[in-house]
Amino acid sequence: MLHLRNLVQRHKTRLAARAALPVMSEDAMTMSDRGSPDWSRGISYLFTAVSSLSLLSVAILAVFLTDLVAMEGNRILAWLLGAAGIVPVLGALVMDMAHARALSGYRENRMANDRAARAAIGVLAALVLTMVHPLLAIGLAAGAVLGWLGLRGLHRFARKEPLWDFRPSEAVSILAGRDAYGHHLAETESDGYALWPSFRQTAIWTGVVITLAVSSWLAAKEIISVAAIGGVTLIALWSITAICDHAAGRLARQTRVSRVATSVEARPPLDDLTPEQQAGLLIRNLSVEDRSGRRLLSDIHVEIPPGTIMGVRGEAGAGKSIFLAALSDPHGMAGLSVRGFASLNDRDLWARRAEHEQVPCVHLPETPILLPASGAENLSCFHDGNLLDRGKRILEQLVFATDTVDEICATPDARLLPSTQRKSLAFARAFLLNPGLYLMDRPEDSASDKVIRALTARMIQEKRLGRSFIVATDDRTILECCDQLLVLQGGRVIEAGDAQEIRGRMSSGWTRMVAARSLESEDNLDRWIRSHFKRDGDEANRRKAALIASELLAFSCQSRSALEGQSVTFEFKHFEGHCILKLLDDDGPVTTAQLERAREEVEQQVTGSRQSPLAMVIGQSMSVEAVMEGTQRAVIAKIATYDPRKGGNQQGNVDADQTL
Ligand SMILES: Nc1ncnc2c1ncn2[C@@H]1O[C@H](COP(=O)(O)OP(=O)(O)OP(=O)(O)O)[C@@H](O)[C@H]1O
Repeated sequence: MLHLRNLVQRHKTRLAARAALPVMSEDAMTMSDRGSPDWSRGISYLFTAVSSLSLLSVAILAVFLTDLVAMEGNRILAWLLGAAGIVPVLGALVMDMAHARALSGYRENRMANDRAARAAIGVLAALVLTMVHPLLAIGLAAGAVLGWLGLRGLHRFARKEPLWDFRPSEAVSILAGRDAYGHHLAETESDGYALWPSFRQTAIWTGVVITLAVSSWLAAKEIISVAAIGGVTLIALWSITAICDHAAGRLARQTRVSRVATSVEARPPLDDLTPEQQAGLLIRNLSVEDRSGRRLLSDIHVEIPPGTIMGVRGEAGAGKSIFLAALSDPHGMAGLSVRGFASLNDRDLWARRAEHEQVPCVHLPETPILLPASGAENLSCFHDGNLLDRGKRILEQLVFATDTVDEICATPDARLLPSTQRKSLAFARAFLLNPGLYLMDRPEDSASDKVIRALTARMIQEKRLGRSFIVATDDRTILECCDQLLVLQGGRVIEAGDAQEIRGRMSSGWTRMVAARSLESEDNLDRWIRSHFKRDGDEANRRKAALIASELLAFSCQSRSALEGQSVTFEFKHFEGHCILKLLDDDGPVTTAQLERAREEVEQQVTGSRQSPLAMVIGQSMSVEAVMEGTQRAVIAKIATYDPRKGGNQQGNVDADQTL
């Protein structure tokens, strides 16, 4: 036993040793996500089999006790056999303890394997009883089926008993921050049905009663010995319990498993990748959908060379956090379907294998990931020695004081540290893990200006070593060190490219949206236009600009040269009393004849008749200009707007302003 435990311990130590940084094994790091390793199953079965058979041997003892003591009156044997019976009971206890110690830290899987092995032995016991007499296993089978049916019925028709019922008076306490325990209960998912203990009890005792009745009847008919009644009943009791508990455990596990991603579909690119694409970060067609089919991310494409800092921007709900989470842990996105491909240095970011020696990316969500352990353990991922020293040095670069580093490391529960120290600890750990890609979600939240400045300095240092960053941020200091920017809206990329260029355009008041040259982009375009009119009373401005944008898109898409895969660009800027909306696509110039025809359409407008998109744009705008900008066709619409703060008949003013 000791040998076996040592063996298991050695294996765990080996996993931990392999995790020694910078060689950090992802297999070791994600073990808790995926349960215990496969080799533990055999060990579990072995321990459980010995423990179960020890307990079942008590049933044989019961036969001897009844036969030799109760029926033949051999009183001295009562004490001897009773004492001997303690041995298997203690044996089972020792086995269970050894099992728990050998697989400590893998409780969930150990218990599941234990329940499965006991249920299998229960079924085996039923077969043995059937071989003695076919009727003997009826009670056992009836109890097991009854338990299973009860469980299925509850699963289908009953609601799991909540740990906390939503009652107004208690909700007030919880939401006012005066009932932390109530809050914990309200957040904790219940794992049981209120009626299951009673159903389980009914199933077990029905099985026992049937077994008693059948075995007594068989004894009366002298098919089995009277002494066997007790033993058979004990076996039935144990077996039904084991089978019911296994079924309940399986159902509970299924519910837990459903809390991971609904599906993750990796779609490696079919085309050959260029050496540049292989060397850097490549994201292709990354899409995320929720259960209702709503797209939270749509076909995200990103290609960045090593040593790039890419900022991600977008308004609340644009999909920035989902984007980072989908890159780092698509399997952990509860209830969502993830599709696409992401590779870094030609290595699939989503694949996790034991032979992968180093984590390819580290995700730093808004709230730092901290375990209920000391600051030092959280910093060095439970390693000590050199690694902890390195971690402390990195941390010192971020917090600038050895005292603070010592304070952070010495704290017994890192989750209780002040928020800025928690954030610094998470940054330092990320740098210690030394990945090729850092995914940071709002690093500025809860981080002091000093920490942010130190963080950006470190990011620039890491960048020179070829590490890349994707940072969802609104912080100026961080944005200034970005090489590229990605702007998201409604889960789609509306702009991507050189950060300096985008920053320059944004600071001059221009915004840009790039979308597929297809009418499917209409919703996104509408959302983008609407995001520019957020003041109260801006509704008419919003509606008009959205209508013109939609007609410009239709104009671009109706061209015969509009090909699948092409993109279209919109640019927007507010001015005093008007705004400019510009369409850019890859078509040839708009001809004078085209413009004239559209103008005639506007002049001869018949109420109710449908005008062409260009005529609609002209009809709704103050003026329309069509030019070539380099190789691109540009259609520029000047749209009259009103200032909602000035009051008056704004809609009327806007309409009156319109000229051809
Ligand atoms: N697990 C989920 N299941 C279903 N929808 C989700 C889930 N997580 C996020 N969403 C939805 O996805 C959209 C994008 O959310 P996300 O958190 O990525 O936005 P964000 O751009 O990071 O916003 P913020 O800046 O406010 O954090 C939101 O509409 C959100 O409600």
